[in-house]
Amino acid sequence: MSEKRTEISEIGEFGLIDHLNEKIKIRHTSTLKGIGDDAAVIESGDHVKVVTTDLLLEGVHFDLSYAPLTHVGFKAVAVNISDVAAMNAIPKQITVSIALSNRFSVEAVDALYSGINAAADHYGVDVVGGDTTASRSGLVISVTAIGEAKKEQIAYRSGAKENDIICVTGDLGGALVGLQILEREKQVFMSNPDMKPELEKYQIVTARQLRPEARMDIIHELRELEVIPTSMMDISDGLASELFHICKASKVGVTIYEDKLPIDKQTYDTAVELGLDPITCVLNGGEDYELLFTIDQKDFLKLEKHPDIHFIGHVTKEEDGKYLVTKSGTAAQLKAQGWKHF
Ligand SMILES: Nc1ncnc2c1ncn2[C@@H]1O[C@H](COP(=O)(O)OP(=O)(O)OP(=O)(O)O)[C@@H](O)[C@H]1O
Ligand SMILES: Cc1ncc(C[n+]2csc(CCOP(=O)(O)O)c2C)c(N)n1
Ligand SMILES: [Mg+2]
Repeated sequence: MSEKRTEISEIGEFGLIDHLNEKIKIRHTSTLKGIGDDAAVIESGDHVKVVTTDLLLEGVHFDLSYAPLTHVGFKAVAVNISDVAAMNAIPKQITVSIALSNRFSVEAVDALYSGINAAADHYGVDVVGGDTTASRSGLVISVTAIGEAKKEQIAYRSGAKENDIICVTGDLGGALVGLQILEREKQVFMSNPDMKPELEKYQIVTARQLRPEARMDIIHELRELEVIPTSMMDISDGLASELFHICKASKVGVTIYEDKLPIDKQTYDTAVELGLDPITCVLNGGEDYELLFTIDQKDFLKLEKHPDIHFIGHVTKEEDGKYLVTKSGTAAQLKAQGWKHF
């Protein structure tokens, strides 16, 4: 009899994480939150520390034929800072681990680190360690970020309540559309190396893909306005998929409105040019690294006039389900069709 073999694709990335978590035991009362949020939360004196790690692999997360190494370095840091922001914490330190094949020179590693150091400067964090090894399969970068907050400031995925308002920062879909443009220009170049890529027209969307920004500005503004989100996470896999995580963790439902979804004009026009539905890009495009959060209605007036926070819907009872109200007024069931690793 052959042993049972289950393909990872049968349970998916999140199914696999849940499966692993079943056998993981928490031993310390200082571990306030383990697996299941954007970062772990650890008690540390009168504050808490948050700890998060994200891995970037050549061929999966970036393609060096169009992503400059300095941008890859910046992005590796920014995506981790984004997870610290998603806990409503302030980042303080990072560690950086790299695996390099013999294709990389000292100058190439310097280029990567110019981006890492620029991001450390930009987000005000110290690079305090890491690891360096050989790789047999291209460049691998793993960053761990550590942040701080007061215990009561931490925003978990699990705190959304019925009637809370659902907020999204910035605009969505740009990183996916930018990726499609970069891939298109790569194909054109590969079929005819004399062709120069035409990228000037697409600078906003390609920048969204190559050099994303973590929304620490919003975290500082929320503190000034004395607003603590009832729940929060960052948008790395796509808005719809992230809403499903908030619903599952908070045991709630959501209703969002198509006409409230934020999309940039260049993202919209480029999506149409590529034959993509702009709303699908907003709902399912990954890597925008904007913040998705919920607020109590009492805090609405404090944020109402903010130019970069959009109110896209409200939290409902779990049994009311997850719905998108289209421009024509019909309620369609929301589907989580974000980025899939498996
Ligand atoms: N292999 C693993 N072992 C233990 N915990 C894991 C593992 N992979 C992920 N996790 C944990 O599972 C939770 C969800 O991880 P996930 O990567 O989806 O979140 P995220 O970091 O917000 O997303 P992204 O990687 O897109 O930024 C986190 O708490 C994370 O630390
Ligand atoms: C070359 C190349 N191919 C595909 C993509 C798209 N992509 C990769 S990972 C991811 C989601 C977040 O991943 P994670 O959850 O691991 O942080 C997305 C949308 C890309 N950026 N570059
Ligand atoms: Mg996250």
